[in-house]
Parts: sequence; C-alpha cells; structure tokens
Amino acid sequence: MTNHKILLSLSKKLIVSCQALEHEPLYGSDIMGRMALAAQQGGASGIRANTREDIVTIKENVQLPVIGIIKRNYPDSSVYITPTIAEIEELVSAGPEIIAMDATNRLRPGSLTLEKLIGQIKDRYPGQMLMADVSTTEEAIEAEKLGFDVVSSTLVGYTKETGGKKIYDDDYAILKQMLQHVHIPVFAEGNIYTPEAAKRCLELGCYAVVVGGAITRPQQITRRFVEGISF
Ligand SMILES: CC(=O)N[C@H](C=O)[C@@H](O)[C@H](O)[C@H](O)COP(=O)(O)O
Repeated sequence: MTNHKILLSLSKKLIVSCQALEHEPLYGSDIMGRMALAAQQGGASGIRANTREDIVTIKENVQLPVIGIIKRNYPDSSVYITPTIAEIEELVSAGPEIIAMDATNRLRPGSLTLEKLIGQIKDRYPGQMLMADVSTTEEAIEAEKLGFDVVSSTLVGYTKETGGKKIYDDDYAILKQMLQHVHIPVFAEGNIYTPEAAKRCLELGCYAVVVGGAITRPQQITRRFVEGISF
C-alpha cells in the first residue's frame, strides 16, 4: 500500500496503542500480539506498539498498519520515544508503516537537535512515514516544517513545560490550537478514556485517535473503577 493509502485507511478511525513496559503485568510480545488481535477484532484500524519484538509479533497476528516506537532511556537526555537513529534503524527492520518519535524541542542524546536527527532519517529512509509526538503547538508547527507526515498530541502533559496538562483541558483547547496552525493530519493521543472523548476529538477535526491505557492497560482500567466506587 502507498503511504497515501495507509493514511487514508486511518482517516477518522481508532488506533489502539498496545504497550506494556517491563514492569507492567502484561509485558511480553506474545501478549501484545494477542492484544493487537483483540483490537483488530474490535474494529481498530491501526496499532501503535513499542519495541521491535512487539512490532514483529503484532505484524504476524494482525493485518493493520502499525505505528512503531522504541522507548529507550539515555542518561544525557529526557527524550525517550525513539530518541536516536539507532532506534530508527531497529524499527525500520521491523517494517512499521509509520515510525513515531519525540518531536519536542528538547535535545536528543549526544546533544543532537531534532532537525539534525530528521536530516539523518530523511537521508537514509526517504520513504518512511514519520509521526511527530509533540507537547505544544509550537512543536507541531516545527514538525510540519521539518517534513513529518503526521503530528500527535502524545506528549501533552509529559514534558517539564506542559506538566499537569491534559489534552482534554478547556474542551481540548490544545488540539483546537494545533488544528488551527498545522496542515498535516493531527492525531489525538493521550488520556482519552471514553468513546465520547474519542468522538469529540474527531469532531474537532483530528484525523484519527490513538487510545492506549483505556483499552490495553487493565491495571489502569481497574483503578478507575475502584476510584469510581469509593465513597
Ligand atoms: C507519554 C507516553 O510515553 N506515551 C506513550 C506513547 O507511546 C504510551 O505510553 C501511551 O500509552 C500512548 O501514548 C497512548 O496514550 P494513553 O495510554 O494515555 O491512551
């Protein structure tokens, strides 16, 4: 499928993020493969996944386009979603249709700027679709200039600058602002808990919604119920 067709298949659709880190109960590629299959059976149009192993297994289990990331911590940077060219290389070898990466204004490991890293990626993998995980509208604008194919609100609330913020604050003011200022597709992602919230994001003009924990992290779902019934 061409990049254009892949993007079209995600238009106004649900992407399910199937991720479990090492310390989480559902950690393991086999489990994430099954989670992705469950998402496909439920009608998801795409999967977001972390690590090469999970992506390979997910691709064996489902026919949906995959947004791949590698979360990795480096001592000299707070960027952890696909922070260097090494993670890009690993990801490319697993063949995700889209690679997502941190596109905040922070320096990457080795004091590399986002612009430099994007230059390296575009040189080596010119056809690879890229998603910019951002935390502010300024970063979304910059991502479009740098040639990202799509932008996602993934990191709203997860940087020093945006700590405590949620994408739904003020009836999704941050999404409205991003939509006003960029022309590439804007994906809504992060703390979307209900179908109603997902629909609201699409109504506002977001291209697609990415839902993770509310579908694939049972410990989070349970906690919400426990808190919901406490007097
Ligand atoms: C901030 C960060 O590292 N976000 C990660 C990005 O891949 C994932 O842990 C999230 O699950 C994903 O963005 C979906 O969001 P939510 O699980 O809230 O629906």
